[in-house]
Amino acid sequence: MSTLELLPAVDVRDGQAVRLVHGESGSETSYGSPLEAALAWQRSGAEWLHLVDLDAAFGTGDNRELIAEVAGAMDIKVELSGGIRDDASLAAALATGCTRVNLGTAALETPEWVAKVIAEHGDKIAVGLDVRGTTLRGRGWTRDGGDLYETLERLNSEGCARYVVTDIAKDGTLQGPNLELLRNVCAATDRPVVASGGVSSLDDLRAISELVPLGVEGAIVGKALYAKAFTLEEALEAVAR
Ligand SMILES: O=C(O)c1ccccc1N[C@@H]1O[C@H](COP(=O)(O)O)[C@@H](O)[C@H]1O
Repeated sequence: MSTLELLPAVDVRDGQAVRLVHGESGSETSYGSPLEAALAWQRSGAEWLHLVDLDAAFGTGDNRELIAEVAGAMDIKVELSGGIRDDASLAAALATGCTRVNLGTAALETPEWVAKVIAEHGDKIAVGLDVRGTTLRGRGWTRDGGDLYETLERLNSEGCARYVVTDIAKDGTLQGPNLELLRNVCAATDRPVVASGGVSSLDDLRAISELVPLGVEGAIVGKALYAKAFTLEEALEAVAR
C-alpha cells in the first residue's frame, strides 16, 4: 500500500508565516519568516510543501514576491494556493516552479476558466474543496459557493486530477480530521484526495493513512507542527509503511 504523503503548510499573511482558526481573518498566530519555516520543514524530511498566499485568498493584497522566493528556494515539491483565479495569477504561480497549484474560488465562480486550465495543464491543477458541512466556500472562505457533491461531479467530468479537501470547521482547531467527509468525497471521485484540516496528533495521521486505499493520497499538516504537538520527523515515521 502507498504511504500517505505529508504536506507541511506555510500560510503567508502580511509577509509572515501564520496559522488561522477556521480560516478566519484576524485569528492569526504568527510564526515568523515563511522562508525559514519552509526550509525547516524541508530539512526535517518533507517531500512536499503546501504554500498559501492568504492575502491573495482574502483579497487583502498579495505576497507574490515572497511566495516566489520561498517556492524557488525549495528542493522539494510545492503545492501553491491562494488567489489563483485568472490567466495572470496562474502564470505567476506556475512561473515559481511549483509542482502544482490549488484553485479554490475560481472553481466556484469561473467554472469555464477552470475547465479550460484543467484541459491545458492536467495534473498541475488541483481544486481545493473548502467546505462547511457540504457547502463550498470561496473568497477567503467568506462566501458560499454551491454544493460540494454537485461541484465534484462537474469537476470529475472536466478531468480534474486531484482534490484538496478542507473541513473549515476543523481547520486550525487541533480537533482531529473529518474522516467521514474524506470517506464521502473518496466515494464520489476516483481522483486522489489530499486531506486538510484538524490534524492534532500522530493518531490522526494514522487514521488518515487508513483511508489511503479509498483514495486519500496526502494530508496537510499545519497548526499541530507549529504548536509542536509532534515533529515532522515523528509524523513521517508514523505514516511510513
Ligand atoms: O488555508 C487557509 O487557512 C485558508 C484560509 C482562508 C482562505 C483560504 C485558505 N487557504 C487556501 O486558499 C485557497 C483558496 O484560495 P482562492 O480561493 O483560490 O483564492 C484554498 O484552496 C486553501 O488552500
